[in-house]
Amino acid sequence: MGLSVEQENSSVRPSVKDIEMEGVGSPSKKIEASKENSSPKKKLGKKWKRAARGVKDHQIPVKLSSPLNKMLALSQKSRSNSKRNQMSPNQRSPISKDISAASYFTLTSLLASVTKNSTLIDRASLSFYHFSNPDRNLCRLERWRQGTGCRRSIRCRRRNRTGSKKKSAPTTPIDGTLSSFASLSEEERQKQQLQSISASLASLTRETGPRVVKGDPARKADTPKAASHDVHHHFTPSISVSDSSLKFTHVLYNLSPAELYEQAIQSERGSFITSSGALATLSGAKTGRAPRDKRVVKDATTENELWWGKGSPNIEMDEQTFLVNRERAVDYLNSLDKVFVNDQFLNWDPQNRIKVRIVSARAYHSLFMHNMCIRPTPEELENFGTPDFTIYNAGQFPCNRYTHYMTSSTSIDLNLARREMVILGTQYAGEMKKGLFSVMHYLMPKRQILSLHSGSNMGKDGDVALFFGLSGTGKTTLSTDHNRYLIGDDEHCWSDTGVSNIEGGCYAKCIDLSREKEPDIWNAIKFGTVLENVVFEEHSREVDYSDKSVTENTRASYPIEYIPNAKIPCYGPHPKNVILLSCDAFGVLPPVSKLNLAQTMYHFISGYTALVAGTVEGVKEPTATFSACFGAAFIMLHPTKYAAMLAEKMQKHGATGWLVNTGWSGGSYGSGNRIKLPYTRKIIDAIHSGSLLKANYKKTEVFGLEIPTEIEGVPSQILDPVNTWADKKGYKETLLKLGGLFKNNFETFTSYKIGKDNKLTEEILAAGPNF
Ligand SMILES: Nc1ncnc2c1ncn2[C@@H]1O[C@H](COP(=O)(O)OP(=O)(O)O)[C@@H](O)[C@H]1O
Ligand SMILES: C=C(OP(=O)(O)O)C(=O)O
Repeated sequence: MGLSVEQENSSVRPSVKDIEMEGVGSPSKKIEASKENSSPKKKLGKKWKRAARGVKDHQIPVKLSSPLNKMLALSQKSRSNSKRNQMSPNQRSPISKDISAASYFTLTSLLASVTKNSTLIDRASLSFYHFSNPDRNLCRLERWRQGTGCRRSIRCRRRNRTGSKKKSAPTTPIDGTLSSFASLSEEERQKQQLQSISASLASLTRETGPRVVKGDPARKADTPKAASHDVHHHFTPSISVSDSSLKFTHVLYNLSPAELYEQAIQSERGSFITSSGALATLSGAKTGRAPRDKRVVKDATTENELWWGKGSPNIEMDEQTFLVNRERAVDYLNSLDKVFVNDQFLNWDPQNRIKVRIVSARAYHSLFMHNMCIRPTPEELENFGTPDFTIYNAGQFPCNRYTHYMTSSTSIDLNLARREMVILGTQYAGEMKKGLFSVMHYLMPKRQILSLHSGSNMGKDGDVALFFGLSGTGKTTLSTDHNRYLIGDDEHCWSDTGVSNIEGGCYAKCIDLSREKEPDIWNAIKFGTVLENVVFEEHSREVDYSDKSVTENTRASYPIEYIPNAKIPCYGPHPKNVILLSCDAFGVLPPVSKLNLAQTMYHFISGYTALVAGTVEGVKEPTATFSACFGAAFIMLHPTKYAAMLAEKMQKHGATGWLVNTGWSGGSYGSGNRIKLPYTRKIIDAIHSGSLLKANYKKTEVFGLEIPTEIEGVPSQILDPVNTWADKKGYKETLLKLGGLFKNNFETFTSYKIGKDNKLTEEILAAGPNF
């Protein structure tokens, strides 16, 4: 029937020979296609496909104890002691001397190599922005040499970050305790902020950070001016001739969406403003996550704490290899003439907020994270201090596939001890969002908080619902409900005080998006929204949401307040309903079933769904998948640990479990049809209103699921899937096949104990298919 079945993120390691040549910048079919389409002079009415050319307790209780941080702490202490004694405040250099000794490539030498051998650069798969356009960079270099700079006549006021007048997006309330930053002078605060960024970008081998300076290099003319083009003066450089003296790392710190738009449009090919004001951009060769390229450092602690082995998403790497990749990413970022730094928060629960720093090379990535993480107020930013976790996104630059543990040119590396993540060889922005989610799946359970791969919304009476589900099952679509308050669409925490969103934005799928079917998402696609990999009409810039020619996984990332009835701050009370969304490509699961606690656990641990095409690289059609906790790709501990917490919380707060099939009906994928969204919405409405709890139920064969006989607005015959299949024999065979797959999959979990005694385990085992 054309359905394949696999365990998501099986620990089977891809062998080198399985891996296609997928270096960033290596010519792909898409790229070739885009070249053809990049000409504006195309057939009238034809769309302009722009495809890439060349392709969140308190803060973390434990302080970083890496040698680097110890070293930095010591150097900061001795620096402040000695300097305070020797220098007046205005004598102090904004950049400390001992962090200025880094030696990096200079822009000059890189540009020289570009001009000498552009094919070499192509093969090395360097950033298309910086290196595939040498003329532009040479122009800039020439202006730099001539001292004419690149000042633009912008009639806009410079942003005053300390000014109280500046309006900011809503954010988590400050809990009242300000860090020591609050007592610092503006100058010292700025200095420490730069030192913190420099420390983040420190090279491990040289143990120093680069010279960082805030602002866009293109707007500065800080080099000596030549008197005129035709008068030749001799100029002796006064700066010491070392790489670090020739090279500043220009930091574009927490830019606004408007500034990021300008950066993207000026510097990133494939960036355009669409008719609704969104920023359309391209993620390059990778248009979905690459779970097989994700690595987690296995050390003495994580070896015992994390889930390793069959079914686990955690593919190991050692500390040394992580450092190799980190160095590669940091060196790449420091070689650029500007990097973007976002300091933001995760988790709307003020007691459990995590400070994250994202260092990236693209305005697209910076705007994406601006939207997806919680945006600090100017005051919170002033007092941000040291991040709890840092992402180095050097996605334009590949990893070295000859490095141990690397099986492709893409690597997403997580080091929990260092609290760092490195991204090489993929520009798909979802990696950052979901990478941080993995971190929360590690940190939160340590505080007895359950991290959830779920959407969440709240009714007018304060009833909260959770929507668990893998990618494409409907978390975003169904949690975004005009009649309810949106808490969040994808990542949440369930603590002793209730549910909080981890993120500050939503990441909606756009394929076949329509104003009629999904008005709130449609209207959220406006100025500030990042639209990934969409196709639009050349002149009008109207997006064609039905066009899959770049990818099925077209996406919109927007701040949560773009949804009119968003619940801000994004937290709510304990959930009343826990809805497990499964997109059943076999077409045999009922559109809705009421679950008892053991059944809820059984289906939660199983995490059955069909992975729909797009989000994960290589999935071209719905593929039946078992993904524990409806998010095996992101969990870090054994699934039964999360399941035990869910059972305990559901019991304590009296939540009801539901299984909703948003997949196929009337046959499997290929013969049946996807259940109509309006019907699913009616089912969800009945769950929220409580009317479904009072309905009449009957039990299905094999899975033993309780299914309602009637729901207002839904044709009764579709409620029992057997009615929708013309081929009854085929239905029974498919039902048994799926039942068998569930049994097989659950075998790995049979020896695990859930709950204080083993009782729940036995009940859970009995809650599966019976035949
Ligand atoms: N019956 C249905 N229920 C939910 N979503 C559906 C249904 N039929 C089609 N869809 C489509 O499936 C996709 C679900 O994607 P999304 O809500 O982003 O999933 P998730 O947030 O879980 O990744 C949307 O494009 C939605 O329009
Ligand atoms: C971004 C992702 O999440 P979702 O598809 O659930 O939005 C993803 O899984 O890569």
